[in-house]
Amino acid sequence: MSSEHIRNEGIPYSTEYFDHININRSAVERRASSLPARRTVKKEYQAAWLLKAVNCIDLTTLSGDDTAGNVYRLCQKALQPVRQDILQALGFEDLTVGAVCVYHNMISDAKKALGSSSLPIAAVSTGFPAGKIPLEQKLQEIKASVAAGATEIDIVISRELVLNNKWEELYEEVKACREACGEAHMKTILATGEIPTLTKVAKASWVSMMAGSDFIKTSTGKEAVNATLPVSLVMVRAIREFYELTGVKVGYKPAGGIQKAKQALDFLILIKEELGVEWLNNQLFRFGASSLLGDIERQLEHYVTGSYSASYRHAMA
Ligand SMILES: O=C[C@H](O)COP(=O)(O)O
Repeated sequence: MSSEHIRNEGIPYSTEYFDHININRSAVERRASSLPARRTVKKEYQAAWLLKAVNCIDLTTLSGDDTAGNVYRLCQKALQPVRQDILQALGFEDLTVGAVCVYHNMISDAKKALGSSSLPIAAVSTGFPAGKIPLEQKLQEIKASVAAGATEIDIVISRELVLNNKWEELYEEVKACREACGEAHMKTILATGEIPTLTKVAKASWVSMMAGSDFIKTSTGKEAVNATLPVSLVMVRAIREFYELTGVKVGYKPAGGIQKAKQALDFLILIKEELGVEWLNNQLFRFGASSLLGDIERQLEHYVTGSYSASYRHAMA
């Protein structure tokens, strides 16, 4: 994220903004299921949309067996996510992903691998993925990642605060994390697969934005249910309402389980329909994905050459 991007400074805590929220799940599901069907992207625009999707990926590796070697390969892929001949055939010169996303321990390897490039490094933090560590430790972890070179911090919220309607405590927790981030942009992961109702998803979105999150993000990729369109619809509508109230644009990051180009297009259509094209850039929209790029590259190759290559040729990410 470039430094000229306007941060969300947050607003004082008040229940008046979210107390009344009551989401009708079936209406949301109906609207979400109508989106991809009604608004298919025309074939001639598909390649451009897919390139846009690539530019919005937080190319992620979050595995226990991450090594300097696979982080190096991830970073090379992040700097040149689409083969040069395919890019040129589509009339593009340079294209990178939005950022790389790694565990704290891998930040220095990512930094080395990215060299002089300004591609942002995002670090997952605050006891990712479960968040079951004391707040003080969470804040130390954030500060350590910023000191190590992460310019984006993906925090997880304490789900029990949502489950027990402890909204003010959630606000204070997220606000403290935001302060610990300093200049680093903060993405707040709600872990929506562990939040039982869409009403609570909407309220958690509001509280996270009120506390100063620069992005709200669905999932860690480790919950049983990750990014879905209905949850996204609820979260982006909260973003829209927060913008109408404050004039501040908060970003959106669906993450987890997004592996196919077609899914990526569905999310882009949702953003265009609900927030408008001004949100369709990597300052305000990211995909959290470890294995989406391969399918997008395959689809782009098909667009250019008319035939598909074997998926192992696009093995990384
Ligand atoms: O934030 C990113 C997610 O952890 C990636 O999840 P994924 O491995 O299902 O793509």
